[in-house]
Amino acid sequence: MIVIGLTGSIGMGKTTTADLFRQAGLPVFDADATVHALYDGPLAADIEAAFPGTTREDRVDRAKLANRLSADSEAFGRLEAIVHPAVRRAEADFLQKARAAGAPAVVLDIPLLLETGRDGDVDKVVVVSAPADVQRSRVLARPGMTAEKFEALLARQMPDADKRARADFVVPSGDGLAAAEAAVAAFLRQLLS
Ligand SMILES: CC(C)(COP(=O)(O)OP(=O)(O)OC[C@H]1O[C@@H](n2cnc3c(N)ncnc32)[C@H](O)[C@@H]1O)[C@@H](O)C(=O)NCCC(=O)NCCS
Ligand SMILES: Nc1ncnc2c1ncn2[C@@H]1O[C@H](COP(=O)(O)OP(=O)(O)OP(=O)(O)O)[C@@H](O)[C@H]1O
Repeated sequence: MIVIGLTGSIGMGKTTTADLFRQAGLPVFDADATVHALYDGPLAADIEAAFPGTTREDRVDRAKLANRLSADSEAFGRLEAIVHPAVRRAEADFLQKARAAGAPAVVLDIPLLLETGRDGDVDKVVVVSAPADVQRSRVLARPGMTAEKFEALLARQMPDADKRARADFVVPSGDGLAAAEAAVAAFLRQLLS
């Protein structure tokens, strides 16, 4: 089974590109969605213990947690130590099921794939990229997002140019959906032929 690692910095278009792989029939593991599901129950108590006041009714309030992180960047490390092992367990479960189902290829959509050295665990690295001004305006258009939160997240990410340099394939997301779709189709043709 070929394991494709899909990554890209915040707002670059990972989720949209992951959908294109899904439409092409590949199973996709979504690390961000896994974090959201863990915050809606399984990890809430651990997060409340580490960051008091950031949960409500047994769910993590992501806006509160993000505010806390942008005020104290050291907190990121403590949070990641709680979250990442749980995400890795969900990923291992996904891979086991996909193997058992005989999938020829799968996609792991992992924002921090390169930052955490996980590129060694995948067969191909696909990076989604758009110009920095497009990225910034996309992210700042999100409800509740501020320049401060955006900068705090960006500061923990490898620069886009370094990501592109490490990619086996780059999907552009600043030229519209049709261009991204064509890029994914070309990549899959090459990979699965
Ligand atoms: C900071 C939090 C509260 C913001 O929540 P929010 O709902 O606004 O965003 P979401 O979780 O959908 O993430 C959006 C994007 O932020 C960036 N991002 C998230 N966490 C991190 C991190 N630890 N380091 C760098 N960038 C990050 C990624 O580009 C990601 O795609 C949340 O992202 C979080 O708890 N992050 C820690 C867990 C983590 O490391 N997740 C990354 C994937 S495993
Ligand atoms: N190929 C594309 N053409 C046009 N717009 C795009 C394309 N890809 C993504 N977008 C737009 O860019 C925005 C961010 O995309 P998306 O949510 O997929 O990014 P992301 O990398 O998953 O973000 P995050 O890192 O915050 O999770 C969305 O509004 C989406 O519609």
